[in-house]
Amino acid sequence: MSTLLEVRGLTKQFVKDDTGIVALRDFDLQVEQGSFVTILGRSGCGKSTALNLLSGLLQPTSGTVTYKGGAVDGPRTEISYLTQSDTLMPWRDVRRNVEMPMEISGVGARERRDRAMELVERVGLSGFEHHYPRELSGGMRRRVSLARMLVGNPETLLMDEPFGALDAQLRLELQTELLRLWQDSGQTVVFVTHDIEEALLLGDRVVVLGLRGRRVLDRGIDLPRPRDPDELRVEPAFVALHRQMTEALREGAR
Ligand SMILES: Nc1ncnc2c1ncn2[C@@H]1O[C@H](COP(=O)(O)OP(=O)(O)OP(=O)(O)O)[C@@H](O)[C@H]1O
Repeated sequence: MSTLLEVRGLTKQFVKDDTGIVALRDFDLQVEQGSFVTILGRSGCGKSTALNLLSGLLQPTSGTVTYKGGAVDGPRTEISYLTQSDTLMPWRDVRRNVEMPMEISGVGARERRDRAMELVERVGLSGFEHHYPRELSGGMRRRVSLARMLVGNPETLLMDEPFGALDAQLRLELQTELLRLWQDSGQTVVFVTHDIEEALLLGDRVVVLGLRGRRVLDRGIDLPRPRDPDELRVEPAFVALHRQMTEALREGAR
């Protein structure tokens, strides 16, 4: 596998009321093409900042981000980013929000509609196609954003806690759906979460971040796929990994 995304010495300092806040310090990461990397860390450790930098939305104070060997100095069409904040268009209904990436890439109206409807169904929102974002719950809006991301079939997906606001059952359904869509797609995913079980269920590799993005642990997850959470929870290998991640998160807080 070849390296698709490479981050070297990434540092981001924000200035607030004349005081510098280092959100990320000297962060290194290599992401192989076609892999699913989960970044696990507690609230405030710099995960969103890292993704903002990876996506090109934010410029680093120092360090570099390269994608296929070229510098990332702004958003790129091959990289789709699902941010924590809601970026749905309030004046468009669900279907037309999901159609957006296809409109930009010039897909015809009929195909756009069919593909949008398929994705709306996959995220469990059939019957809500003509609802506007203000008529949906927070979790439903997240699912529309997810459908909009997936419909564009991006080469690389950056996802910032996409399932955090969902109830447990729905989260499980969407995690399974995401894995199903990812498997054999060749897509590369960088997925941020604070949930150990989610990180282990999804990732080929888990990177645990401590304060200011310090890399506390970076290891491959060789649990066989497909991974069934109910079976996984009682697997000795999973239990051992879970314990290691818990310890790494604790270490990262020091
Ligand atoms: N625009 C900003 N201006 C000032 N400080 C910021 C800004 N963005 C982030 N920070 C600070 O940087 C640190 C890391 O924030 P970040 O949002 O990256 O963390 P996170 O790990 O994604 O947290 P969470 O899991 O709660 O979303 C925090 O201390 C935060 O207050």
